[in-house]
Amino acid sequence: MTMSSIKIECVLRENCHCGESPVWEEASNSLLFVDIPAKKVCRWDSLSKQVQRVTLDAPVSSVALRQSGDYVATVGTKFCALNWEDQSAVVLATVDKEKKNNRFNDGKVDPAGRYFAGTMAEETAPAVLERRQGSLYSLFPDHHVEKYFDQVDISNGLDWSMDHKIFYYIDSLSYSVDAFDYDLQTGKISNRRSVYKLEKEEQIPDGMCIDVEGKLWVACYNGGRVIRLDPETGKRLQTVKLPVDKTTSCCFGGKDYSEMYVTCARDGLDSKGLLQQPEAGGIFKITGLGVKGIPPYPYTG
Ligand SMILES: O=C(O)[C@H](O)[C@@H](O)[C@H](O)[C@H](O)CO
Ligand SMILES: [Zn+2]
Repeated sequence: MTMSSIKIECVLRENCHCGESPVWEEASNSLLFVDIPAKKVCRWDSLSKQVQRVTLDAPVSSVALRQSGDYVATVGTKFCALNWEDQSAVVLATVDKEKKNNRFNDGKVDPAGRYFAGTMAEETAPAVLERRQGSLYSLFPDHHVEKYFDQVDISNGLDWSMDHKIFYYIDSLSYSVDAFDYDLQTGKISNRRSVYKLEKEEQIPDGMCIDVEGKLWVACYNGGRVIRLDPETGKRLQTVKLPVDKTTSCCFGGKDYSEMYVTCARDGLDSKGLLQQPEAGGIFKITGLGVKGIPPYPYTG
């Protein structure tokens, strides 16, 4: 008989305004993540517990590994290459040029090395924004950009099925986790459908990752939890609550990708909330889930 003994620990009190886009970098035993409004990319070394930070000149909403070394990131409305050593960002492509109030939000690399990321109007308060201003894009390895669809409210979590035939996607204000058929060869998506509708107490779906069993883990903003979903049956399999309300995203990492890392936000909490949740904006590690994740795919351009 196996006993589940889930442990949740704040491993870094970073006080992120809005922590997002956790990515495990196996080569450095580190967790990368961003603080969007602080315009920061952080790299936390899980062995030394030290953090390195790079500050950019616009909100940075996602970061990803790059096959040739270093990283790529979405900064403002630009896909950028990030040089960690000299802290510079080189623009690879710009989107939404006519939408001055837009910025990128969540992004992730597909199994073929394309960098997917969507946009949204800038928020005046968490989840308060001009609606339907966002679009979903991907940056191909040759640096050209393809647009998939527009009319997005808050482009958020994304991942691909283990067989690479399905693309999962969250537009937060739809309160739905959606699936598309995915053509890995061309990067094209089709046949959108909902695989899970959030329940009221689960609040707003935000970042997402898949585990080796093909189940989806969704961070619930304002819900203080991550939920595990079976996209085939549409059922929730598990709820893991955290001691902070504004959980934003999750990824697997650590030894054999057996640990889960969760980001969260401080922004949107009042002074009482901040007193009750002193670890808000920190990085959480969940162990004992009994399921592993998969390594992040690097951008191949
Ligand atoms: O983290 C993100 O994805 C957005 O940039 C955030 O602003 C929140 O998610 C949003 O406010 C709630 O949906
Ligand atoms: Zn998000």
